[in-house]
Amino acid sequence: GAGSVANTPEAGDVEYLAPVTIGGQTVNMDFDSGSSDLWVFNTQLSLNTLSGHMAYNPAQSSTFQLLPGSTFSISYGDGSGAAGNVGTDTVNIGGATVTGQAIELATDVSTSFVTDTQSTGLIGLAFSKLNTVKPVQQKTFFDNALATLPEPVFTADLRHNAAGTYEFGAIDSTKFSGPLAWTPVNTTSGFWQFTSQAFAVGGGAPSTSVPGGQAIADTGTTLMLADQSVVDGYYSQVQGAVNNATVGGVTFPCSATLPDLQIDVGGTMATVRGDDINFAPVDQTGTTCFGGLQATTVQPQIYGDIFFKSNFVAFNGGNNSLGVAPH
Ligand SMILES: O=C(CNCCc1c[nH]c2ccccc12)Nc1scc(-c2ccccc2)c1C(=O)NCc1ccccc1
Repeated sequence: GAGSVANTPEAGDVEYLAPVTIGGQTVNMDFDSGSSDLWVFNTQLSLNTLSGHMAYNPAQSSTFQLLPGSTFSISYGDGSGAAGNVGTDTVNIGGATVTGQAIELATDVSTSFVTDTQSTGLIGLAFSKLNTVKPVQQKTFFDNALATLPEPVFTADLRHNAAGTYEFGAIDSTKFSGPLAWTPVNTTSGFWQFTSQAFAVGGGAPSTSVPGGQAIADTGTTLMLADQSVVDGYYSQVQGAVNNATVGGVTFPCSATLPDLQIDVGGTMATVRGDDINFAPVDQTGTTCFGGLQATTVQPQIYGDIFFKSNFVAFNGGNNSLGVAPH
């Protein structure tokens, strides 16, 4: 059946956590459409590492089974990562249930995850071809659930500093306005990847030549990481915007009025509200603010939580497409 859970932004909207029940144990996890491993803090980790975290205890689950000899190791673009061994258990997300889901039990986690005590791990929702389990690659929760969901979809409704929703198996049209604009997804990269070749600032004339012209929908990345041409074009319209090497990105006066950004999603222009591009102050005085739109040299571009705060997104695993609408 379908499943629906509330998600909650961590302070500063840096990540969005929602409850997942694994073998009868409910833990808060980071739903991540930009990776494909479900890994958890668990009782194999040292008490120091576990300090402050919830932990999954496989010994307490009557449905846990070890996958002997299976291991995982994942690293992310910010240098963080996790590694460990693997078992299976029953996973229930708001009513959507999968038995025999691969549960990756971290025995080693990087510092940024250790200090992030509200998160018990990540649940990967990109395509299973990116899963890192060896010797036998495992499927994501969504992949395993597809056949049993009323509709082969999951949706992300992320909000600034407010509760939102992750839903599996149904599209709740009360969560967005107007029709969903659907675009085909190129699954070759293993990401929810689509064409994004144009942008406009504050309703101005669109530019139509973004190098590479590809982007992914990534709930696991906090910011919107776009081509330099998009970043330059956008911040040229923001008084006082500078590339601030000290803090590692574009900053501007917190008093600045930020224009909306229109960005191409498979041929339809989606809007990212200017307010959502004012990410956070970089200093105690709240004078200088850090942009939610930053440059990346990696391809494809990464449309993270900043994009989702202005746009409801439906991920269709039946026909590999993305539906986007303002919310
Ligand atoms: O990995 C994911 C989604 N899971 C993130 C899990 C996670 C990683 N630290 C976390 C910390 C807290 C919670 C979740 C996570 N998305 C993708 S696709 C391509 C890249 C990439 C590849 C090369 C270079 C750059 C990006 C990333 C990436 O590294 N994003 C994270 C990030 C984070 C900071 C800055 C840039 C990119």
